[in-house]
Amino acid sequence: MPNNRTRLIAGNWKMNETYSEGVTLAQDLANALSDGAEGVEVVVCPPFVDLKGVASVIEFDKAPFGLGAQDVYWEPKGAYTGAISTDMLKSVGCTYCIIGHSERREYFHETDADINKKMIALLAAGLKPISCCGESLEVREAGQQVDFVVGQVKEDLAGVELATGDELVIAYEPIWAIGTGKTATPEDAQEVCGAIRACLVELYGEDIAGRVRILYGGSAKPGNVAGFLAEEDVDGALVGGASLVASDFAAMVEKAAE
Ligand SMILES: O=C(CO)COP(=O)(O)O
Repeated sequence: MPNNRTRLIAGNWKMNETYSEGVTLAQDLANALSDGAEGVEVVVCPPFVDLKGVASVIEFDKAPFGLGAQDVYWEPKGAYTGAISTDMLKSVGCTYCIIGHSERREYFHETDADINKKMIALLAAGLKPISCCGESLEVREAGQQVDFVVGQVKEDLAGVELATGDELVIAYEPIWAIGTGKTATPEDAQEVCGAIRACLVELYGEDIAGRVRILYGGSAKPGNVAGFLAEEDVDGALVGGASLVASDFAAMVEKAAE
């Protein structure tokens, strides 16, 4: 079934690239994308300290460009040492923010209740969450991936109102496929992304659910991204390792434009 969702290719740089390295990578990416990417939204999510530098060098002529952070804290300001607020992200040009990445859940003990607070704070500030979900290998081997991921999505969206659906992106990233070189098959991705969409229909109705972008993430590369994008409920990719190589990331954007 055709849909009107604009494809989105987002790069999660994770904890890579110093300020000067980040500016160089952003410049390389801008050069690599100077000829194309029409109709695809491209979002780059560098570490906090690189955000301003990246924003100062990227000018996309043909593709709408979004700058995203990799995390946020839900309180507006105050004595929260090390934390970054929504206003701070907006002040350096962010329009997107990743929340709930499995690495933050694992290494920083983030819970779905935390992610829900971040989601509410971002939406209230007019920033678009890229909200991550995904199952471990253990859950996948038990065949419980759909129930597990839909459960995460429901908790992350508890009490959240959406105006149109355009303001939310959900990234399905099976943990066992992140940075391992093991990818889910396009059918695996569709099974879970389709279930996420069905959950959104239940929560928000067809119109809003039909506008939320759902991305696949986990060892996505130029050679496999087209297979994921061909699936009905996969609207783009959240890219880790391959987003650190400008030519690879640009190649993925080009595939999404085809
Ligand atoms: O975690 C990811 C993006 O957020 C995926 O990382 P890789 O593309 O390196 O597997």
